[in-house]
Amino acid sequence: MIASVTLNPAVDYTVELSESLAAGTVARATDHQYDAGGKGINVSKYLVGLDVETVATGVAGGFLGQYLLEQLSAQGIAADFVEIDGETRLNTTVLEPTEEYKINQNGPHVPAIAVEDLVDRLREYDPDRVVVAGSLPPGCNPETIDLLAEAGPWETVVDVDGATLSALDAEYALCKPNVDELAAATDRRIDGVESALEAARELRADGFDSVVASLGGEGAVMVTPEQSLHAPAREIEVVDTVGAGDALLAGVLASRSHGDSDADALSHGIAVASRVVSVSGTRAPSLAGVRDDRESIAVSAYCSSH
Ligand SMILES: O=P(O)(O)OC[C@@]1(O)O[C@H](CO)[C@@H](O)[C@@H]1O
Repeated sequence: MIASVTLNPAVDYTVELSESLAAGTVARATDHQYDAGGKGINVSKYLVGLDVETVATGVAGGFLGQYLLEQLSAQGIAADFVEIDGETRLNTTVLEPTEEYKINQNGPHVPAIAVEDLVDRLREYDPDRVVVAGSLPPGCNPETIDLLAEAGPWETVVDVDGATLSALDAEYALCKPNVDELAAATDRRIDGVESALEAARELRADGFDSVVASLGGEGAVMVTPEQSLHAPAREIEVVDTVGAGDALLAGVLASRSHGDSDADALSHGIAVASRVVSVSGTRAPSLAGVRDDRESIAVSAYCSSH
């Protein structure tokens, strides 16, 4: 089973406008929705759709924390969150006809005692893998993630920002930076697949057994001890990109837990991400038949000197 950890969850508020925002005028929304979000929670939501046993854990508080837990329960997503005094954040996505804006709050302070409680709960689930994903709220730091990684016999996967990635000291099974996080973690300029692969190889040497990096419109790369792979993005109509990286990660992890090859895991990740970007917000789309979508994704293998 895969346990996700979201130290800084959010209610994702997605609002759609039929015209671009203009200063001094009132924008009228044509649609809106609220989703239980935060990167680890999203990974668990998508894993459920992929029939992988998972529990979403983390810390939550206040009326938004309560709403988030109710949403997860209504969607049949197993969740176990430590309650804190602070208020879980509201993150906003504004979808204009041609642009997408994202505003994320910092989140509430998380006391050390809440992290200790979380570790105890994680141990009770005895997961094979723990996925720690999303930003660090006030009160947490990279050592918090190292602590979670070293608290049990599980493999740990991380999806955190570039500076946090560079500061981690424990051993990790996999990390999933986006292109900016990969550039920040390696201090390299990334302008295409080959430079992304080079950077991912460098990051591997820093304590990450595998690196999966999302490259937006250029798809994703995966570097493992055995190989370096690239899969292109699918050509589909994108509604919004929020949750795409979480979906890529969920797809890769689900495929790996079924014993698939690295190439199949990468194309599965791309296929799941394509489904997620074709719906608004971070709700889980139908993932029925998503394994078949892999057929149209040609994965290329690169040799390390390439
Ligand atoms: O502020 P963070 O923790 O980096 O990211 C949080 C977030 O933007 O990530 C998810 C999409 O990946 C959303 O559900 C959520 O609002």
